[in-house]
Amino acid sequence: MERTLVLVRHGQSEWNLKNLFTGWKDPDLTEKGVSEAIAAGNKLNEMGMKFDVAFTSELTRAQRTCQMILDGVGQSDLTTIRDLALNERDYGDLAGLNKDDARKKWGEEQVHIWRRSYDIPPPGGESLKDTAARTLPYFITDILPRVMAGQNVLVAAHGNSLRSLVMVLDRLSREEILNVNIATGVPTVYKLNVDTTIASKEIIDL
Ligand SMILES: O=C(O)[C@H](O)COP(=O)(O)O
Repeated sequence: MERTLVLVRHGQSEWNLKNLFTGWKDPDLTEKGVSEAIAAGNKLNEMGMKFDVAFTSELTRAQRTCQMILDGVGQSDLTTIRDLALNERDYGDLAGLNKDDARKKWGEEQVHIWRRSYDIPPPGGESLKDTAARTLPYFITDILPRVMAGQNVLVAAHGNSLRSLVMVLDRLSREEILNVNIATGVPTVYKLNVDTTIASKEIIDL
């Protein structure tokens, strides 16, 4: 039995382009972001991928990416479940600030810690640990059982909500997760073993 889980971060958003912290803010995709989502769908289609269900967040950029991928694989009407649990990490007071301006104000290292550390939250926002506290229970109760039952599952979400899942799927330490960045619009295809360990992981070259 194949247990296939495809994770994809939304395509480039308007605020990714402007280099702004986004979090729970809701900018749309740029043209490039749309192209990335279409390319991801086309590539998955070439691979013969068909999904049984799709999950996405409550944010437009992930929802549109999800829909464009489903369009690409010829499954525009597939059941798609939206949940806040998959939203991006809440960037708190940093939301809307330019990332380079933040580095000038607080220093490169502090900003990197806020962006990539496991348990240090940005001011007023969520750490990766806080993010995992909502993504993981949802993953375990709603997403993983479908994968383990042999369904092909698509999850279109966000850089940090996906990092929190990748940390657990890849059994990464809190030091190892510091260096994990998830590119926009690039699907990762996991095949899981019966004990939920990874049989294979492929980051799809677009
Ligand atoms: O919310 C954001 O700003 C981005 O989607 C992810 O940002 P990061 O790479 O700074 O964590």
